[in-house]
Amino acid sequence: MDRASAEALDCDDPLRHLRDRFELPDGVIYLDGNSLGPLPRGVEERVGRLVAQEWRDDLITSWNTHGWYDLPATVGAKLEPLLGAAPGTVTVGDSTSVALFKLLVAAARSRPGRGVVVTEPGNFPTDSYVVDGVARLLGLTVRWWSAPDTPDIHAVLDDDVAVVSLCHVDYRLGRMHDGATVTAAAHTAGAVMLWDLCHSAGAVDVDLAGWDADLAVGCGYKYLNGGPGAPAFVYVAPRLLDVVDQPITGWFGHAEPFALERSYRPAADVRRMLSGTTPVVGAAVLDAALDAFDGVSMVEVRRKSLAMSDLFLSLAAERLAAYGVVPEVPREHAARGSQVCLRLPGAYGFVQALIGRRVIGDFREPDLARFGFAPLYLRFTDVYDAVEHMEAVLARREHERPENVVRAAVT
Ligand SMILES: Cc1ncc(COP(=O)(O)O)c(C=O)c1O
Ligand SMILES: Nc1c(O)cccc1C(=O)C[C@H](N)C(=O)O
Repeated sequence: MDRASAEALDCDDPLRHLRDRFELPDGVIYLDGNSLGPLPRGVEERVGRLVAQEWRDDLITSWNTHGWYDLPATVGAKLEPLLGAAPGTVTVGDSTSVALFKLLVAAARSRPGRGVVVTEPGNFPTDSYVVDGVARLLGLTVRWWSAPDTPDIHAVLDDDVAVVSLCHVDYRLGRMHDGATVTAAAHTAGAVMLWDLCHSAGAVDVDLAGWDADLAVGCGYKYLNGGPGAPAFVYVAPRLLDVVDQPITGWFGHAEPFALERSYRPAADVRRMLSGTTPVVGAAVLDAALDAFDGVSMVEVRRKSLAMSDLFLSLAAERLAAYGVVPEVPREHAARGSQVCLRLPGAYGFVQALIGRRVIGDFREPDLARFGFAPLYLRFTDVYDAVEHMEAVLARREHERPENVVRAAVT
């Protein structure tokens, strides 16, 4: 594979025009959009308008006149097609961790008499921490299921399982669950299925309605490009919208917040998942950012994502394997998300040396260099050039230089 072949793939890429929807710094190859997406065009103008007109000039009237009150629904409606979700099933607010807490409690409450939550040890840690916290709060037991060790989830399901809570794509290994099969297994056992879509939303053609999923959460700031600390999204299946019973019963989830009633009455729709005041700045940024997905087919996005990780894997085999680099991701498309980790000694220094060359990925403990492939703005030539830099770093042992092995607080 030479660079001309990567150029040919770019020429044939039906999504190549989407790169212009982003403000990418010159000379940077950004392979970390699976952690923090880059700045979409239009966001800066939207923030300027929000601050200078809506907040400064129009003050509190903006809740009505500039749609602040409706932002969770406005943003939810933009997310629904990306998630294969029916209209009126998605809202935004809170962080993913808090949203996860609310959904886990709601799920457990809907299965009284059942005492087990099934989850995975390979979760992003916050998912495991929140499951542990909810289990402690409600007196549940956590049953750990490791898909690599026990591929068939039926082995850990029985009629004591209230909730199955899983990350659709593993944040390190890039392994992806089959959403429909796992959801069906949970349902056969009578359990609620809760998906964390942080590493899927915006990169994988998620199909929540087709899977028959019950509940889902996900980050706004990864492949959705909603900016640092963007609000999380929450999905509730249509059949659960008027029964889901979440624990943080704040006024924004009330049927009529401005009736200011003494007692809580949940909204009849997905708004009941809200708790406190919408984080308007973050939600407005996410709203503007999602315009980058306007008219974009998630099937095309998924096709390009897999083509990019295929290209990366074949270049890594050709040019990096000799240095002891082992890619960590399933080779089968159906089990692969939109990222690839490389396992190698000195992975931290490797990532730092690459950042020094303006190729940005991230390091994940204990020995993984992680690279995300975001189809909206990455080119096949970026993948090719990134591997060329990787080979140069290894050949020159840049990853072992003292300046590259000093750990920063955020990796
Ligand atoms: C799978 C997963 N869940 C949750 C989070 C983060 O949650 P929060 O938005 O609460 O920081 C991340 C990454 O930060 C993640 O990878
Ligand atoms: N949420 C993050 C943050 O606030 C700072 C730095 C990184 C992150 C991340 O998103 C980590 C990410 N969930 C991961 O998959 O590793």
